[in-house]
Amino acid sequence: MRVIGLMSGTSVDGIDAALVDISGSTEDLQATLIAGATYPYPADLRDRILAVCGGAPLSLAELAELDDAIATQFAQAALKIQANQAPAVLIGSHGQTVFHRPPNAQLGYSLQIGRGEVIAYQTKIATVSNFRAADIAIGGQGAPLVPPIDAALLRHPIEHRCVQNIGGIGNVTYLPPLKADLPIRGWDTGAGNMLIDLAVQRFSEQTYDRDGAWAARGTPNLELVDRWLQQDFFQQPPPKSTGREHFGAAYLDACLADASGLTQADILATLTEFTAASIAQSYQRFLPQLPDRVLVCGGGSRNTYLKQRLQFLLPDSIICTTDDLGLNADFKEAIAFAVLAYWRYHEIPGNLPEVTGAPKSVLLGEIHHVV
Ligand SMILES: Nc1ncnc2c1ncn2[C@@H]1O[C@H](COP(=O)(O)OP(=O)(O)OP(=O)(O)O)[C@@H](O)[C@H]1O
Ligand SMILES: CC(=O)N[C@H]1[C@@H]2OC[C@@H](O2)[C@@H](O)[C@@H]1O[C@H](C)C(=O)O
Repeated sequence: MRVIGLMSGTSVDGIDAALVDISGSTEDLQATLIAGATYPYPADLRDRILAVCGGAPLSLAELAELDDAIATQFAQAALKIQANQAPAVLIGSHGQTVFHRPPNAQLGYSLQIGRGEVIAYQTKIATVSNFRAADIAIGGQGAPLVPPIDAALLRHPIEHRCVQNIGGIGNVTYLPPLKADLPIRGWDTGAGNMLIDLAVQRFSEQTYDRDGAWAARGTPNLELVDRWLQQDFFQQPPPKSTGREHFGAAYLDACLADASGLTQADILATLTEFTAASIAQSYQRFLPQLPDRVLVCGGGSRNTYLKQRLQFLLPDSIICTTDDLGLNADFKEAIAFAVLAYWRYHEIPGNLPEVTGAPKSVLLGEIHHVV
């Protein structure tokens, strides 16, 4: 079955679209990427999204307008990725997260906008959207949702593996060997590229630290990294999830205040070390054993310096990318939302309770048929 997966993550850099050929169900799942492309948001739309994510007030009328501006961009991305291809029968659209509050004393709340009804109408393709809501309604985190897809596609007979996404936020899937009697685990590890990107934007006209070259010229301040890692989020055992609400501009301000007196290169090296150490330390704390192999994906998989620091902190693990195993590191999340839509269509539950903390597996997403 041909399915289009659409995803825009916490970096808000644009829409990843993946046209995927999917068969099987869970353990025998096959997902082959036919085409993948990223369609950047128009600059003014990106600015509006980032303002909302940063807590700027928005009237309901403005929210409605933003919702449909995003839905239109997503619909166009779907139409472009399947131009000159055999048509897809289904779209799985994650939408754009603009607010994420993990459950605490109350239920969580997570808002992804770019409504699926509009995408279905504009593309004439049935669309599944709003994937996080059902898990959250029964008490789960609603995130991360990708671990069951990682499990279906990347589990190994004898290796302990971690699949580490490094997007704006980092998140891990731990995959015990197939025959081991151990649960799959997964959680958000903290900031991925988010603080590095924000700092680069403060210091320059650039938007990110390409290949980590700027950070590589500095020296990390390990005392600061250790101090930041004492914070509650890193102590808290999984299930856990986070977002720009926690690791956004105000968080960077606090880091910069701590780091006053350091050079810009040293600050970037320290923020990069913080990301690498938050990942490594969470494995040491929360996994039954350290992974034999870490499969990195997301934009951070292109940051050579970050990967070197991760290798330094996890000397006994092989650090590589999902590309090395034939699963595209840039489009893995978009592929995952194509699979989640396919599972919803075939009425296969999508969440892993041991990851999200939900009390049971449920169908994820709402199907919007073509009318
Ligand atoms: N060559 C590169 N060198 C360093 N960093 C890079 C490179 N290419 C991409 N990145 C980083 O990857 C980020 C985008 O990553 P990605 O698209 O995986 O994030 P996202 O999907 O929006 O986030 P999330 O997974 O949290 O939802 C960029 O903002 C940048 O920081
Ligand atoms: C609320 C939200 O959009 N969360 C994202 C974010 O980006 C990375 C991390 O935080 C992860 O938990 C999640 O996305 C991926 C796709 C997931 O659900 O697995």
